[in-house]
Amino acid sequence: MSERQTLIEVRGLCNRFGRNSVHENLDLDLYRGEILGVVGGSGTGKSVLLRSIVGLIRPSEGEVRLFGQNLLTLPAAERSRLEQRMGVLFQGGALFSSLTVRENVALPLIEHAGLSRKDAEELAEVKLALSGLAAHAGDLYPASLSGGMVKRASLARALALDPDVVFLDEPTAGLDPIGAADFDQLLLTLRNALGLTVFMVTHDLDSLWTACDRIAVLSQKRVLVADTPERVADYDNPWIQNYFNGPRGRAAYRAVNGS
Ligand SMILES: Nc1ncnc2c1ncn2[C@@H]1O[C@H](COP(=O)(O)OP(=O)(O)OP(=O)(O)O)[C@@H](O)[C@H]1O
Repeated sequence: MSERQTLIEVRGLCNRFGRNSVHENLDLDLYRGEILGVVGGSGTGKSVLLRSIVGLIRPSEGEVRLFGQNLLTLPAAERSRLEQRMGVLFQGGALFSSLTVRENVALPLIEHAGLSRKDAEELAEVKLALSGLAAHAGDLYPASLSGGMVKRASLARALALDPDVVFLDEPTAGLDPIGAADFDQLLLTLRNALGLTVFMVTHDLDSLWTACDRIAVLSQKRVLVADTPERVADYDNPWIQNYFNGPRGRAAYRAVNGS
């Protein structure tokens, strides 16, 4: 791990909404090729952290450097180039309901890569297959997809522009255990085959043990610890001990690692 390359550096991040201080002096690194799980109690600011990193929230203080650059200080054209190196899967998918799945995935290719509609839709088919969707799914509208299909279609859209890093906000929430396990395997395949880097907000203990190289725990407005799953599970903190070594945490550990 000594050769690891930092893709994203978060330093001294503060996010405040009125009197509500969500992050104070938060530091975090994301390394190339890793799957990082971000966990924490409800309302600890996991989604706000994700949104700060991808530039959707301007931090009250501190800095986020993506590939060595601060998105918020770049001229528009450079900012857009940098944004294209990131794909985002939002909670709920955020697909356009009036477009088919294929059109949803093709849209960034037309808008940002300048492809013709025909080429974009052909490439969209490749991304849909990569995300594990059956060929006919491209013709469907989001309203007729199952929860698992929505996640896969959203992942296909996040992968449309061949990003270096994808941000996933609770990708397995609402999936049945088999669907969630399939999604974890898909992430591992994409990381291993394409060298994708993954930042994943999750509450899913199985995903944490199966897919994540490191886990960052948000608590007390900062990253309390960011380390391998085993080291985090051993960390001396009541919330962490309750989360990882409570009945659900132990069951998830045993399911993945054996007892
Ligand atoms: N745009 C906003 N304006 C004001 N407050 C906000 C805004 N976005 C988030 N917050 C507040 O920031 C805090 C953290 O929210 P966030 O959604 O990041 O939590 P979370 O850790 O992702 O929670 P959960 O696990 O429940 O999804 C909450 O108190 C929320 O109300």
